[in-house]
Amino acid sequence: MEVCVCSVLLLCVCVYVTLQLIRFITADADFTLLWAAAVGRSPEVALSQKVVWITGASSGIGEELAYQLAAVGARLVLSARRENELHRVRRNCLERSSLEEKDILVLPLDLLDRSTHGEKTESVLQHFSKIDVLVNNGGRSQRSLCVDTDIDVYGSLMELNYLGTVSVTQHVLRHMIQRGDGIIATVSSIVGLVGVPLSTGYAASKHALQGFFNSLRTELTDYPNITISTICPGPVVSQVVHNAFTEQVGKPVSDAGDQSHKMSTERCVHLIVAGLSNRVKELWIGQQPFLLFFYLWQYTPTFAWYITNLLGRKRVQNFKAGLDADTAYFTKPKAKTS
Ligand SMILES: NC(=O)c1ccc[n+]([C@@H]2O[C@H](COP(=O)([O-])OP(=O)(O)OC[C@H]3O[C@@H](n4cnc5c(N)ncnc54)[C@H](O)[C@@H]3O)[C@@H](O)[C@H]2O)c1
Repeated sequence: MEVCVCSVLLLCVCVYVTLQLIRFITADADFTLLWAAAVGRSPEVALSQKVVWITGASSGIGEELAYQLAAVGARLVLSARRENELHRVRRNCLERSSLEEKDILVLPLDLLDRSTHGEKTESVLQHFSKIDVLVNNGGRSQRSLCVDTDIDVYGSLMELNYLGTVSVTQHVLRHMIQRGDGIIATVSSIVGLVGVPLSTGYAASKHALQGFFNSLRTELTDYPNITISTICPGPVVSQVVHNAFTEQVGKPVSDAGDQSHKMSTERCVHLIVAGLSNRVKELWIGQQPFLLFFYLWQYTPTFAWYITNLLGRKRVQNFKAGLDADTAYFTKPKAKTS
């Protein structure tokens, strides 16, 4: 009888471990975020009628964020540099939601032009009287080897990804402190937490954001209703590689490569919206093996270095050979077209 009970217990443990393993292997976000998405507050309840300001709303993650937030009834401020693209996104939002024209403000903004960020914040407050959520999403990546990269590229990455974001955050934070409420969510990256080759300046700018917002979060403990959230996606389909910095400021990426192996923009944004709705403080988002990477870097850094060096070497070799560095881990490398 005792042997029988032990066998059943052992079987239960094995089934449980196997299920958890399958769950982990198929997961595309950290468990807190998956939990929030599965059983947390629904976006319709948490975000309907909230005023959400999105920077970098003209393409990729920011554009999709506008669509999914409009669909749940959030009122929007759409910012990026290209006004015509923002109007296109606005039209699509109106078509896909029950929002009215007055519910979506198009607000052209250059993250590099810090002297305008105060008056832009005032424009939002004049239109909506409040800002519930700021999503710092605008930014650019990098594809170049450190030794070949002009120092100005490093400066530009910090000016845009780090200082531009800090500047908008400061203006909005003053308003949120007055209200005692709000969410400041920033799209960092997996490279805000780990290192990868060909992106030394980009990773540095995202690490800077992580340090800034982790410190700001602890500075705001007297304001428990202000949430600082950092969003760390792995590779996601967007224009990010196409728009990346190269060795020189102004030199475009010659071939953005194949995006098809990356996480869909819709899925990534679905998880971001779940995180915003439940005020999750740090979001890890990525298909495997990238999700595994987050855990390895967090819990077993020595092993993580070993794996990163193996993959990194391959990535650098492919880049130097003129092959598509990004898809090389997963598919047969494609030769650059030009
Ligand atoms: N796509 C990915 O694989 C991925 C992974 C991790 C993090 N991210 C981050 O996600 C964010 C969004 O990027 P994406 O992937 O949607 O790329 P994207 O290139 O499609 O979008 C970037 C957005 O930022 C805007 N932008 C660029 N420079 C700007 C400036 N000077 N002023 C105002 N806006 C500016 C662009 O106009 C665009 O709207 C970025 O911060 C990026 O670093 C992307």
